[in-house]
Amino acid sequence: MDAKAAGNSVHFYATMNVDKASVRRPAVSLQCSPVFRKERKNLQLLVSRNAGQKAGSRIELPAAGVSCSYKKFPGSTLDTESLWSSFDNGLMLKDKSQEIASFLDGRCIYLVGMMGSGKTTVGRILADVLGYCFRDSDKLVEQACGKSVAELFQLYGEGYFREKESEALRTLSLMHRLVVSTGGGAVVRPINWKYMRRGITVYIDVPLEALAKRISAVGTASRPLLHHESGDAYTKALTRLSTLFEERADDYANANARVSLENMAAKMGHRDVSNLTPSIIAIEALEQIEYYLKQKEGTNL
Ligand SMILES: Nc1ncnc2c1ncn2[C@@H]1O[C@H](COP(=O)(O)OP(=O)(O)O)[C@@H](O)[C@H]1O
Ligand SMILES: O=C(O)C1=C[C@@H](OP(=O)(O)O)[C@@H](O)[C@H](O)C1
Repeated sequence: MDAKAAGNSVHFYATMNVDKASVRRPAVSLQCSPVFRKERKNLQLLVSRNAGQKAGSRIELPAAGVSCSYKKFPGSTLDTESLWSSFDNGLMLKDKSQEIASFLDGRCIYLVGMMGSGKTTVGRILADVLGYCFRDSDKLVEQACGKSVAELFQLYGEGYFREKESEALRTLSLMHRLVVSTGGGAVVRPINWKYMRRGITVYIDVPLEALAKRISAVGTASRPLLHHESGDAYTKALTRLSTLFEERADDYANANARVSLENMAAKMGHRDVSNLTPSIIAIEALEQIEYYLKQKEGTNL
């Protein structure tokens, strides 16, 4: 059996021996959610099945031994179960976003959390499934000033950047239907909360060790606050992140909803958070937003 992604679907084809001739015919097609559609370019399916399939016999896909190489996650070979999980995740994202969309009523979602916590990565997925636009407050500052965040810190200092960050958040707070990835330090200024409170704030809570691992893998050039310590990249990042987190922990706790990767990993029986994909985290974010809307606002979802 082989498979081909096309349009909104993945089509599976069965090759059978009929009267000694090899016949390839469509077996089954699966509709894909928008999230999966977007990612399907990266999916290569290699489907192996025992030879000798009789013409007309029913094909049971889960038993077909589907193996996938998913280029977005280098080196990972997903088994059949994971293939279905990625379908499931796409469907769950779509379902959950549809459930809460009308109750959000166009309100913006502000993602807060430490540097590298996945605000941008998860934010893009959320915007996609909710039919919202995605905005990154750092990018807005960079566009307004014509300089990178690192240059702004270097040329004018952190205070100047924080002013510009507040201006960007004020501008964003006047808009609707946005998922906003905020800079990790946006939470320290009370005025920013005034702006973000016009929408729903979600804290992505990632263990510092995982953050240091991610950040040391991509480098600290674009994150000036992590650029000064001595030592190897991981230890430098972890030391600085720990200090910053101590200063900010209470501010992050102000968010309306919290997505704790540690709690998620524990619930799913994972030893650490490294198996939690951005899609799974986005689903949890939608769950937590729903919980907030139900509990805190008394919405009857
Ligand atoms: N769930 C995840 N698992 C592993 N790596 C992730 C995950 N989410 C994000 N990353 C990676 O971590 C880095 C920082 O993510 P990013 O979304 O830019 O964070 P932020 O916007 O909060 O600074 C990126 O290299 C990204 O690919
Ligand atoms: O934590 C912080 O103070 C900062 C986080 C950065 O954004 P990300 O959280 O997107 O990396 C950026 O705003 C700036 O480097 C300062």
